[in-house]
Amino acid sequence: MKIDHVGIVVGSMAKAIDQWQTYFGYRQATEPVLNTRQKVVVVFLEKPGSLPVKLVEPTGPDSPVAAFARRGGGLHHLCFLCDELEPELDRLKQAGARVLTEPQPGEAFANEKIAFLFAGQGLNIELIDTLTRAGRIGSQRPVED
Ligand SMILES: C[C@@H](C(=O)O)C(=O)SCCNC(=O)CCNC(=O)[C@H](O)C(C)(C)COP(=O)(O)OP(=O)(O)OC[C@H]1O[C@@H](n2cnc3c(N)ncnc32)[C@H](O)[C@@H]1OP(=O)(O)O
Repeated sequence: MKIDHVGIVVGSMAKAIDQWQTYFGYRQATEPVLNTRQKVVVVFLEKPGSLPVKLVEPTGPDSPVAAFARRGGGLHHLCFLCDELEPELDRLKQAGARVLTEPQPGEAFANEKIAFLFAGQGLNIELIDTLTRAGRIGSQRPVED
């Protein structure tokens, strides 16, 4: 597995984009994408040689990240790419990780298969199935319902 990005929950997307640009020199790599299943809007930020950052803004109070945003937001998850999601998830379960969301096609961008799990040390981990990966993050498109 390889680290793909870090997910940051934000209360205001516009403000967060501006701050990451001003403070750390990250540029906006994707337009805001609405994910109606996850009830979030997502923007990827990039900086050459640095880990990509995914800003995640809740669309309303029923979003899985709404409470997190209300508490001020911040570091929410670390995302790994893996070759095949289900076997990897089985291995992690056997090893003691607690799976939050089981993989379903179409949960993330461009029908990527993803899962979330708690991995100890307060870590919330997202896994993306490489085979379903959309490719370059700049090519991501909205999820169809
Ligand atoms: C679009 C997409 C993409 O990749 O393309 C995305 O980014 S999707 C991004 C949006 N979707 C997701 O993040 C889906 C998975 N995430 C979630 O469900 C949520 O954001 C949580 C991670 C659970 C955090 O939500 P919230 O702040 O409301 O939780 P909470 O503090 O009330 O905690 C709920 C339960 O989870 C536990 N809990 C929370 N964070 C934990 C952590 N890091 N490690 C271990 N346990 C943890 C709490 O102790 C509690 O357990 P007890 O209940 O036992 O007391």
